[in-house]
Amino acid sequence: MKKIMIIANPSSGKEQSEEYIEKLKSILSETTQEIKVNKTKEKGDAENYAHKAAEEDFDTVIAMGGDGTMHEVVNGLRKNDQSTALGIVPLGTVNNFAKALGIPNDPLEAIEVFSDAQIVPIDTGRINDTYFVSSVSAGPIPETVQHVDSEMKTTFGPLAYFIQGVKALDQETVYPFTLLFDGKEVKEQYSLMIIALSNSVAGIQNFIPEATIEDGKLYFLGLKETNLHQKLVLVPMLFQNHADYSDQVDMIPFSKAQIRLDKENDLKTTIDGEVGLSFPAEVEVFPHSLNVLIPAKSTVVEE
Ligand SMILES: Nc1ncnc2c1ncn2[C@@H]1O[C@H](COP(=O)(O)OP(=O)(O)OP(=O)(O)O)[C@@H](O)[C@H]1O
Repeated sequence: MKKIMIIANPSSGKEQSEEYIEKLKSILSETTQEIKVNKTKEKGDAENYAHKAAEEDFDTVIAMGGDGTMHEVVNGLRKNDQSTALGIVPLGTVNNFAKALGIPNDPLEAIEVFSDAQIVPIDTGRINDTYFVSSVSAGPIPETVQHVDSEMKTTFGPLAYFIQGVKALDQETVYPFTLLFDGKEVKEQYSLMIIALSNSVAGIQNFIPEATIEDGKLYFLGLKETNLHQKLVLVPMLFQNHADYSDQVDMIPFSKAQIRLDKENDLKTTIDGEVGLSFPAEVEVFPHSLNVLIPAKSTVVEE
């Protein structure tokens, strides 16, 4: 490793990035000629720094932050056609992307990975012009969860999302969609849709057991019209890895899709946990399009 840029979000998770940056620098200094540290101040900074790193031929970018920071860094890297590798130190609340890659959730353990890491190519997804590394979702549950603020996250951790998500369970709104999966049309009313790259969704591992982040596929999961009682049975089932998808759930692997909402509505997507665009949308997978550093001898496929 010759030139490394560290992009750190000081506001992520429990706000301990200073300590971790020093630790990371001391591990990297033995093998690296140039280490540049950039701390983000606001939305968009992480994407801009990553874009610059790719342009300026940095070999590796190490992103320190939560899923929002990872999302921005990947967008910065993917918008430039360079092969800059990505290393991850999870500092966020959920850290779904890190989990999908088998990176330790403890930042100090994640930093140790860089003394003996391997580079593997993983898939990325794109919805219209935005790349994603975990998932895209839409419906009352993701919309409600978008309102979790950073104070709630610092106080409750991942539970903050659960508390907020439960509030939306009794909403019976469904949205009529027309979807084209690799040329095959589906017309259906869904109350929740999730498009995932790996088996880990919203920090829950094994959500889609057969999915891996390097299999060249995206996975669509749509929850049809359900009342509160049905949701109380179904949602925990989904969250507890029971892949016994009932009549109320569609599960469709695909490479390319077009999604149209057949109703005037400003339903917004959630992309990697951040508020995203509304419909219509084109979604596509880019197999093996991003090099990531993961622990040596580990695989990105979790059991
Ligand atoms: N210095 C900063 N102070 C406050 N907010 C910042 C700063 N730098 C970046 N941000 C904001 O932080 C957002 C990303 O936060 P991130 O997702 O990494 O952490 P988190 O919210 O703690 O974790 P999670 O997404 O897992 O809940 C960015 O979209 C940006 O708006």
